[in-house]
Amino acid sequence: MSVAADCDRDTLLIQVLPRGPVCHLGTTTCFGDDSRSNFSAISQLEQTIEQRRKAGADNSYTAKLFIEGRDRITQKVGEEAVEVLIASKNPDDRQFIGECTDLIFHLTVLLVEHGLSWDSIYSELNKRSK
Ligand SMILES: N=c1c2ncn([C@@H]3O[C@H](COP(=O)(O)OP(=O)(O)OP(=O)(O)O)[C@@H](O)[C@H]3O)c2ncn1[C@@H]1O[C@H](COP(=O)(O)O)[C@@H](O)[C@H]1O
Repeated sequence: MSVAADCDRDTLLIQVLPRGPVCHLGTTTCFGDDSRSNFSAISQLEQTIEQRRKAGADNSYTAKLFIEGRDRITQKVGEEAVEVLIASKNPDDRQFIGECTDLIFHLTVLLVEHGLSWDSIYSELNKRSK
């Protein structure tokens, strides 16, 4: 997502959003901590959603959404957005977080349906960053 040179220009710092494991041992870091970063959780979800789209598995909610088509996915994003709005009116953080997560899941399905990914969103956010 960014490349920067150090003061004497002999080292590059390259910051990226990994798609899956980055260590040759299959872990998400080379430093012993196998917990996923927040970004890689979304990246992992995106990959699973893409796999479900291709597989068209019968028992997958995601695959069913793709079969039902873009209008249905768009409708679900709208419904989930309204559920976020309603949950935001209540003091229950767990409910609110659950509805936000549902919205992000369906939004990710819609991005994939458009042939896009969160990379486009990250780029746009970076462009807007002040
Ligand atoms: N993160 C999610 C996720 N978040 C929410 N949902 C589903 O989104 C739906 C939310 O819709 P509603 O609240 O409107 O409830 P509903 O009545 O079941 O929905 P409708 O009948 O109205 O469509 C529920 O069925 C949830 O299970 C999700 N379904 C799947 N995932 C992930 O997607 C990946 C693929 O999952 P499968 O498609 O199940 O294989 C896996 O990594 C899952 O963890």
